[in-house]
Amino acid sequence: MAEKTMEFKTELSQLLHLITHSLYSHREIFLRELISNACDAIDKIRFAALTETDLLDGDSDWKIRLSEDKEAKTLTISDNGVGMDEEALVENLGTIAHSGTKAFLARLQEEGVKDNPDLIGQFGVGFYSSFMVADRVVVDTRMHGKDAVKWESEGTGSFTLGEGERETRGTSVTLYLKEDAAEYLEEYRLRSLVKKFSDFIEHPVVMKVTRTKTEGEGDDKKEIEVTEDEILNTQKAIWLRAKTEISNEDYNEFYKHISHDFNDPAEVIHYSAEGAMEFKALLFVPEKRPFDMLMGGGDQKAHIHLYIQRVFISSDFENLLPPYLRFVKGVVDAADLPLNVSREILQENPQLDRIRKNLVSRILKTLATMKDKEFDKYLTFYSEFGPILKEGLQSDFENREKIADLLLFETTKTEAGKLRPLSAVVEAMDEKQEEIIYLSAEHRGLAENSPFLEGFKADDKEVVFFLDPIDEFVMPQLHEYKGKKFKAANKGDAGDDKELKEEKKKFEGFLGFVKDKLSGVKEVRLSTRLKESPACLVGDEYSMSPHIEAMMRRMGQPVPETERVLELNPTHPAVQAVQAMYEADKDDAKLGESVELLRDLAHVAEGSKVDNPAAFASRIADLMARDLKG
Ligand SMILES: Nc1ncnc2c1ncn2[C@@H]1O[C@H](COP(=O)(O)OP(=O)(O)OP(=O)(O)O)[C@@H](O)[C@H]1O
Repeated sequence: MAEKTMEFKTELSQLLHLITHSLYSHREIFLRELISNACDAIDKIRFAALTETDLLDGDSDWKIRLSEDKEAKTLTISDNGVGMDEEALVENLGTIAHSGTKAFLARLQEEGVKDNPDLIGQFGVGFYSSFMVADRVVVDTRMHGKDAVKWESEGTGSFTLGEGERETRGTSVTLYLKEDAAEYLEEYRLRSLVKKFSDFIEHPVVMKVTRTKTEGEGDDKKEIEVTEDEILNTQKAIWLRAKTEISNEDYNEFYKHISHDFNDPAEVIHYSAEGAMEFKALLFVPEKRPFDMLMGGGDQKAHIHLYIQRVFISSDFENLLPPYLRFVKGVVDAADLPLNVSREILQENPQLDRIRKNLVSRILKTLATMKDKEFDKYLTFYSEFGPILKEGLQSDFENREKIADLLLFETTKTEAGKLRPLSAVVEAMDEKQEEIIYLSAEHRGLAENSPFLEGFKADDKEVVFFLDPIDEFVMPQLHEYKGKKFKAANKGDAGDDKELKEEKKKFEGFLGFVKDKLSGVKEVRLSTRLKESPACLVGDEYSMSPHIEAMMRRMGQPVPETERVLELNPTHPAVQAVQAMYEADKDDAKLGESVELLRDLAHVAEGSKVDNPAAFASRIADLMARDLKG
């Protein structure tokens, strides 16, 4: 094939620029990334060959080889994995940028973070980490039944493609090391890095090693140099080992290998299930959200590595965990699943269902223990993954109550920013109270000062704040928790209005007048929930809160117009004054304006926009002028 030069996708180009110019710390991770890729490539071909043996071309002596050339200053990592053809090369190493690349770059720039391994760890630059140590990288690769192809780049704006030299299936990545990266040519350095990062990798990582050996006996004894392949890793699947044999360090490195995270995990769950179904699981709860999840996007599916009797099947086996636990990473090694079937058929195997149930229950139990025993640690977990966990209320009916046990909220009884378990709110409730009262608001300040709380404050009832937009969507799915139903403070009627008998008579005509005057108001009634504010707008039991409606509109979602009930506080002097105005002269020119002002006040107090802000401002200004003059 003729050699051709192609441009990297813009974001990739920027990413590479950053990697080559700014990232110096932790650069040894390039080896982990390249060995990981080699291992994945071997797993891919091995799995495909389970159903199509021809793909192997007789080569199934799996190996990842490190070879260094001290003169040329190159380090090559090669494998006999699946390899790539031209199309795959272009797609994988040139045009497809990680979904969060743009956002990642923006954040790096914004924070002025040059040397921030945390951020990079969350993002995972994979193959491109080679450019931290090399100023030129050559990938020579060959796929079954295809010609070898070569990819070459200096990590600037472009890469070239040409004919490859590999004669057998697999990939060789050659790094032309930077002047200051010569340490990666040294045997001891490579050996210790493999030990540290890739010891548990199932396939052997080999390197040619020259040793002096003594041969012969007595006078014939002589020293000779022998160069042999040596395996650098123990290849012991960590999840099969006894817990007592595994150090935290081992767990942490294994976690980093499968997750590409830089941080240690927050929690390790390692166990064997025996009996009706046999499997071993090694799961990790990360400490931080990975970058794509951080931006609210990312893959919505859980990816657990599935092995069957130590044979790797897939790194993204979707059915092993429900999407709301997608932050959990790990490995499941099952004993009783059939090996020689396609992935699609395997996905439907009923055993998987049982494994999933078992994993979910184990994870939820681990989180519950963390919440009860290490609340501060749980708070960190919750701030990272709470919103994702909540999605389970909508999808996992069987475990709804257990998920609800894990939820934390701000309430009228917590300081701003402090969270309290929902379970504690219910436990502290008066037994006679049948409902958990909540108020959905855009932020704490609005919630705290909402007129809807006035009645509950007077009765000393705790109100739970729903400050995460998802709360309003998922919490109603619960229907009830610990036998208590949920009730919105700003929706439905506020209960008993018998005390208002007198007022009702007095205000009857006025309420009808207000209703006629205002468009978009469903009903006007006297309020039992207001104590200090003059007015509020109340939605139906199942309606959306106004700030959620506003948010959906901002996102371009269609939101039907909803009419709400205007509630007036008959004890408030402003309401009384407008009512008196009405009684005195129904045709008073100021009456209509004052009625509108009452409605606008209700809007402002709940944090919504008034329909006509200029008119509102001018009415307030008039009132001020009058009041202050007098
Ligand atoms: N040795 C290899 N053999 C075959 N394909 C490879 C090899 N190395 C990389 N690739 C291909 O290139 C893709 C991109 O690799 P890269 O390391 O950038 O990301 P990744 O491994 O998919 O993701 P991450 O490293 O963030 O988990 C891989 O998904 C794989 O398809």
